[in-house]
Amino acid sequence: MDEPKGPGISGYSQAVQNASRSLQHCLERAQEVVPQQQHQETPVYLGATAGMRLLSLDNRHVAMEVLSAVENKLRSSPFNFQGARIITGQEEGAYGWITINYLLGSFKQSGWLNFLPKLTSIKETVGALDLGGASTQITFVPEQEQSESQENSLHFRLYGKSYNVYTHSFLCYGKDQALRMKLVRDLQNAETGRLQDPCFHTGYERNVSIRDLYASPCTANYKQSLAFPQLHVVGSGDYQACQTRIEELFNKTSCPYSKCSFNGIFLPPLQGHFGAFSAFYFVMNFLNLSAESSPAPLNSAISTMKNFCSRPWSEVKAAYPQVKEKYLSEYCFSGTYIISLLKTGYGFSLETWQQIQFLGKIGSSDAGWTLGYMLNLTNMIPAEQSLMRPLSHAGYVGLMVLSSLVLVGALLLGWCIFRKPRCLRKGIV
Ligand SMILES: O=P(O)(O)OP(=O)(O)OP(=O)(O)OC[C@H]1O[C@@H](n2cnc3c(O)ncnc32)[C@H](O)[C@@H]1O
Repeated sequence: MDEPKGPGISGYSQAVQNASRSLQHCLERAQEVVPQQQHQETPVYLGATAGMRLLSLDNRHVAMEVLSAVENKLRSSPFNFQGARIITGQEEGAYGWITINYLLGSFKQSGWLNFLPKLTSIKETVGALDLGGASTQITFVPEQEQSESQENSLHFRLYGKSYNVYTHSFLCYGKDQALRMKLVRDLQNAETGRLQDPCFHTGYERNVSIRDLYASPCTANYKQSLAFPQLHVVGSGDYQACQTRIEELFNKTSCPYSKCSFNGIFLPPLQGHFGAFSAFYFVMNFLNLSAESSPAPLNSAISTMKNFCSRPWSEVKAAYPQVKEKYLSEYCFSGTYIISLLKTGYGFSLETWQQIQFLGKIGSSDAGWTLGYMLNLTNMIPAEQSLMRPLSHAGYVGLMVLSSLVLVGALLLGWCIFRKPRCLRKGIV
């Protein structure tokens, strides 16, 4: 892994080169998948998320440099490039919600049911929980239509139905930045460069550059001058202690609204089912806690985590030789973080936890914000529901039979009128 070199411009040129290389790889893959004759007419949009929002906060100039390098690359591709931009946290939340509800068919069905109000089994939309490396989003339709906080409120009109949606994006609460914030807090009480960390397995050790740790807007406020350039992290594998440290990241002391999640952010009462994707899924799937038919109850998720965190690193490493070491070493932290975020951060209870479904794909499509972004930019979701719905097969057959009967009746009538005037006299009409 490249050693990050801090916020200096030269330090970021490596990041620009890396971004450029991964983009090249994506483009090559897209050229294989999309038939050549459709390359020119295939629109390409690029949306950058929280990693770039953070970079932009830290150094706007460098963030723009990265974007323009990416733009140049896309412009020279055979596709119809439509533009690259950094999307806001609110957009990221909204597009994730649109994606999963589009794929689950929630919009169309509720729109259609508007015309059949007597049907009681109206399918509601599903809330979206997205966990990235740098930010996390929660988006759902609350029971109360009127929101206490306008900045968390979005209005959509899709397929003829209006939706008042709550959304919030917590910058710095993606799993990678959350780990940094935890380490920096732990460091505040450290007297030496050695830190015992319950969120890593016993026997696991890692060196973290102090400069890198503070080189993020998420940790910059905690910056202090330390006598050591490196932090030597030593795992002690203890779920309970890890959870206690993680929970310090959620400030629940003040709330200017009737209800908050954490850090004074408004959160209406949780409502309905939720789909949890991206890192929520990657981590819970690894831990076997994401079974789609019956997701593990909160209590068993906690016991799984207790057991997993307490396993020695040597054993974990031997059991999963195919898993990237960076991910494997952090599953104890990440799983504990997910439970704390959902339980302490958002207030999911033993009961409401059961309403969460961890989703990697819906059908063959990835659950995530990207499809929603594309659907929006290509105007593929109409605001109004077409009143003329295509007929079902049974409706079509019925209509054909009816028109045939009308036709036969009309012919009979014509025959009576013009050829057999007696019919009329006998009152056949
Ligand atoms: O910028 P933000 O909005 O935060 O989102 P992201 O681009 O980092 O979000 P992704 O959905 O790409 O990835 C989410 C995180 O999950 C990590 N990740 C990807 N695959 C994983 C796996 O198999 N196991 C564990 N973590 C994984 C990845 O490194 C990120 O930190």
